[in-house]
Amino acid sequence: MHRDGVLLAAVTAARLVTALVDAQAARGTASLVLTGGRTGAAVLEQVRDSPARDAVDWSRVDLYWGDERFLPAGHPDRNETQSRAALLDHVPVDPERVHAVEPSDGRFGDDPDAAAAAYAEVLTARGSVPAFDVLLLGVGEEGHVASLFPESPAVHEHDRTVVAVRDCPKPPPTRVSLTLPAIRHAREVWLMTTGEAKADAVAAALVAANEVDIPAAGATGLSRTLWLLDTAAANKLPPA
Ligand SMILES: O=C1O[C@H](COP(=O)(O)O)[C@@H](O)[C@H](O)[C@H]1O
Repeated sequence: MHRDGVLLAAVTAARLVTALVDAQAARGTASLVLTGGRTGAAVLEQVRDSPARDAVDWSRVDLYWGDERFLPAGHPDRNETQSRAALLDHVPVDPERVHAVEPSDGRFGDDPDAAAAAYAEVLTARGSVPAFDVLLLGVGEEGHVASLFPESPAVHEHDRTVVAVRDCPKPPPTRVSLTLPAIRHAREVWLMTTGEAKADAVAAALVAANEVDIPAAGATGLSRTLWLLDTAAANKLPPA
């Protein structure tokens, strides 16, 4: 647990650089699933501003998003737009390895189900859903991760890896999201959040809740599930 959000973002950025370097040393390439939200953007900005970022061969990183707000290309609220501004426009990524969700004015027009199905095909382009090296997630005040909101149809999805999500309680109402089964393909899942408003959700996810009530409770990695918190977000956890 870290003093505040700035320190948390800096520490997470340092961990991320190390994880990507280690993955490339072990397998030649690295795969990273990005998240939207304030903490996700703050971490990417810290990577951008760190001299250590040049230890990563960005041309050999496959980039995905855990969820996307279903909006026109370049819309400032798209997670892709924010990730590009925070980091991807500043490092030499290979455009062929940047796997964004289709926008609402893209190939499938205003059809989020088609965009979700296409993204599922992107994930399985090499046979099966990749064992992502690191999958980043923010956590919402009510415990959502990616665009999986409590008690929504998407959180009950057991078969599909990507779904369209409608009527979201947080704007915009229409999104595309990886499901919990897809998230659980990652080697490492890192849940990052800050601030007192997240403390109830964090405590519920870590102590008692099921994934339908608190989707963050179901976001686990194959080899590691890492919670990265500041003291305010952690302040309702029971004593260790
Ligand atoms: O809308 C979203 O919100 C969550 C959490 O965002 P935060 O600003 O509270 O950290 C984020 O993880 C998700 O990707 C995004 O689409």
